[in-house]
Amino acid sequence: MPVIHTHVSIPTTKEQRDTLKNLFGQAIPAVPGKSEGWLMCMFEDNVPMYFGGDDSAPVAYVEVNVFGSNVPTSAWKNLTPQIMDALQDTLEIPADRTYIRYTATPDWGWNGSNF
Ligand SMILES: O=C(O)c1cc2cc(O)c(O)cc2[nH]1
Repeated sequence: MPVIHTHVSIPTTKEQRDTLKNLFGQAIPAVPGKSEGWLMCMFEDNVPMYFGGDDSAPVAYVEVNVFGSNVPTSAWKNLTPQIMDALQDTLEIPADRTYIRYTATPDWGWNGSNF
């Protein structure tokens, strides 16, 4: 049950969101047991965002949430360049203006109950 929640300061097109969704779907198997088949992608664009006190250039903040615990640090490290490359290539948001927060939780609801 992964969720990739992407916030960006710039507008996006459906084509760009579809491209990111596809790239994130290719990347998520970096986390053991996760696949595109369970991946939810959320996009928020045009978000007022500052980085280092500066809102004059594009910014991104991405939250990656998965059901589970003890995700190896190497899995998160594998995802970072894939997500940042996707944002750079698709939206021209530079990696040095992007943060990613990774979270794994054993408390996850779906289809009327919790896993
Ligand atoms: O993506 C996951 O973390 C995931 C999907 C999935 C489906 C399922 O039926 C389970 O019992 C666990 C589970 N985890």
